Amino acid sequence: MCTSIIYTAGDSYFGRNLDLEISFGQEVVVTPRNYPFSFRKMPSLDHHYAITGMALVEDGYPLYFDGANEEGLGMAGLNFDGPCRYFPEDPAKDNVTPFEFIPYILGQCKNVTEARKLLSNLNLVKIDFSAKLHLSPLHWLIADKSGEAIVVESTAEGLNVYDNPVGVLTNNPEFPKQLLNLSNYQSISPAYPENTLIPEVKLNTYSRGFGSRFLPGGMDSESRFVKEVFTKAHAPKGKSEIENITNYFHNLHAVEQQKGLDQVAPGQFEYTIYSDGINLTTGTFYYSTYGNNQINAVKLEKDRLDQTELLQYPLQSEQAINFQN
Ligand SMILES: C[C@H](CCC(=O)NCCS(=O)(=O)O)[C@H]1CC[C@H]2[C@@H]3CC[C@@H]4C[C@H](O)CC[C@]4(C)[C@H]3C[C@H](O)[C@]12C
Repeated sequence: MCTSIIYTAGDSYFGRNLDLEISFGQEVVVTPRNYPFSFRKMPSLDHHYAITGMALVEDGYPLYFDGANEEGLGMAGLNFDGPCRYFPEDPAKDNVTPFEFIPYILGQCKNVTEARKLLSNLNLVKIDFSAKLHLSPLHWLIADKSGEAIVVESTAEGLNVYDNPVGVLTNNPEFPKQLLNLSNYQSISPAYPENTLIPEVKLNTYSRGFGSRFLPGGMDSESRFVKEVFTKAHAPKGKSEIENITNYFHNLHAVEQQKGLDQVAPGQFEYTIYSDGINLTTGTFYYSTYGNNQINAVKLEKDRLDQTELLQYPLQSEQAINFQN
């Protein structure tokens, strides 16, 4: 399971928690403008927007899990096992494989409006990356620095593009059902509730935080969706980038999966392997890992964006403690 968000406070910050039981060997990867992106069924892109994100580099190709381009458009792929369907090649459409989808959109679009145009004739074609690396069932959050967000889901109906007014995506069920489920929690509030149960009787209060008493807290995707929507909707907006990236990570950590709580097989547990967030205006990419709570950052080096070689930054996953004595 995973959670992806866009949080706007001055600038917009975009990224995700990646929750899984195994690590793929991902790292921070900057794809500069002249790295040639070849596609299985589409003409290659020899010159494109630079992309920064978390990726697994396989045979020299960056398989992006999530990232954003230099214009401030972000995109993240999250597990969508069940409803997800990919299709055979359709000669009337733009056939892009799911593993090429992030480079295809981020390489060419400045914002959500431009992404919608490319999505209007898109077919997510079922072609594996290699005999070893098969496609995985995903859906995507796409958002830009204005704060606008959409969700893309390829199901038996075809390609669906939904407006995302809450700026949050988790996993199953389909996005419209996640939005509908929010209505069950409309009365959740940061404020103390009014006693409408039996107004003439004074009820004794024994705790703060009663407005969120019925907020879901499970590891499942519906619970994380509701909890994250509530957390982010009431998140303060700070004045500086440091204050806001701190707020951002507190938002994501509200739905972090601690080791030991989400069993996927006997003795095997899914947990939040990393959390990342990119400032969509400055391009600075921040992340922390399960084992290293410190926030690490990779700045966008504008003078290195015209090269052809990938820039790779291995994850700093050793715990960094600031000893005071
Ligand atoms: C597993 C992850 C989602 C986390 C998640 O939701 N885990 C819950 C599992 S569960 O729902 O609880 O069972 C997703 C998110 C992004 C994905 C990569 C995207 C690029 C590339 C695409 C290719 O086509 C296949 C290989 C590839 C490297 C992908 C591997 C894997 O699929 C990644 C890491």
